[in-house]
Amino acid sequence: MELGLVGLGKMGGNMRERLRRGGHTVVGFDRDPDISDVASLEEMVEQLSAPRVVWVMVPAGEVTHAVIRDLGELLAEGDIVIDGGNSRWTDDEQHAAELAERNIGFVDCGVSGGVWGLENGYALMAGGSKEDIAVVQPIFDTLKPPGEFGWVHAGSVGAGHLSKMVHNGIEYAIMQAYAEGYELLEAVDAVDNVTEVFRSWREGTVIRSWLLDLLVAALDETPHLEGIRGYAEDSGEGRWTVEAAIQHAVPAPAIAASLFARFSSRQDNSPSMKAVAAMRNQFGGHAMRTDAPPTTDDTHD
Ligand SMILES: NC(=O)C1=CN([C@@H]2O[C@H](COP(=O)(O)OP(=O)(O)OC[C@H]3O[C@@H](n4cnc5c(N)ncnc54)[C@H](O)[C@@H]3O)[C@@H](O)[C@H]2O)C=CC1
Ligand SMILES: O=C(CO)[C@H](O)[C@H](O)COP(=O)(O)O
Repeated sequence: MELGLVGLGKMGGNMRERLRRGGHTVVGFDRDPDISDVASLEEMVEQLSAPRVVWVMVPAGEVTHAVIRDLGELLAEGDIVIDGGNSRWTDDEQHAAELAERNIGFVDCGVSGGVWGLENGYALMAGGSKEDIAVVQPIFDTLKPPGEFGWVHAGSVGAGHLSKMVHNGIEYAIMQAYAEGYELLEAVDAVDNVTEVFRSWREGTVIRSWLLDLLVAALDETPHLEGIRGYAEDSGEGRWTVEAAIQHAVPAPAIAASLFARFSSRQDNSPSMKAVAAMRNQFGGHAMRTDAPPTTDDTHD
């Protein structure tokens, strides 16, 4: 089928390629003219025949709001917009309502698989009406992994992004556990080769997983993670997971701790630990270190 695809970065670019390999006609638009098929969103819409389906794969938040708003003005009754970015699930209702004013359908679709999706397929978690999902099903069938699993119609609008949000919260916690295990094995310094221990876990163990495979791949490239700064960004999903857990009084200590560990990673000299050191000094006369923290190069290389 025909598809308009907005956003041709790390995800959208590979999705365009996978869809074309699967026999679909994709008209891609990106604000970067070097990777775009067309010069404007208007031109992309003009090249599609009705009923048009447009997949949005741009950064979540303001950029996604703006693209969906613009599409609402360019598309017409019977067309469908799919938001495949990591949008906050609570934004979906508003996007669906804006488009519904012009009888344009909306599907939210959490996507997992990263840059590997081109070859392995993308796991898809969709929210929307049965009717809209049926129209876009051929696109899902090509993007999804070849096996039995890897795609779900999770529920009505919002359910896809809610599922992806929780997926990413779990992703944070799993990564944090592997990372702590890595640091501990390195610190104890009793195994000959930490990478080989992790590699051995890839088969047969209770903790084998794709994230473990990826950590081994990273350790193969840099056995002691040399040159990588111990600094981790986050792009929202972990925070929203913790906020939802608080809102629903669901205990989520592992996910919350893994989110806060990322915040800690961004501090060279922790203000809270300065306060702890100062209080220990006040009550117990315990010595405080007043030397400047090591430079970034000393710490991380
Ligand atoms: N990288 C990943 O592993 C995954 C990313 N996502 C989500 O997919 C979306 C895209 O992510 P990436 O491809 O990694 O980001 P990216 O930064 O590589 O690509 C985003 C693309 O959108 C384009 N763009 C930005 N504003 C635009 C506009 N107004 N009109 C047209 N194009 C515009 C940029 O030029 C860029 O090419 C995000 O919502 C992200 O959270 C979802 C699953 C996995
Ligand atoms: O959705 C993803 C993987 O499943 C993206 O890679 C996302 O960017 C990961 O989240 P964060 O940037 O917060 O680490």
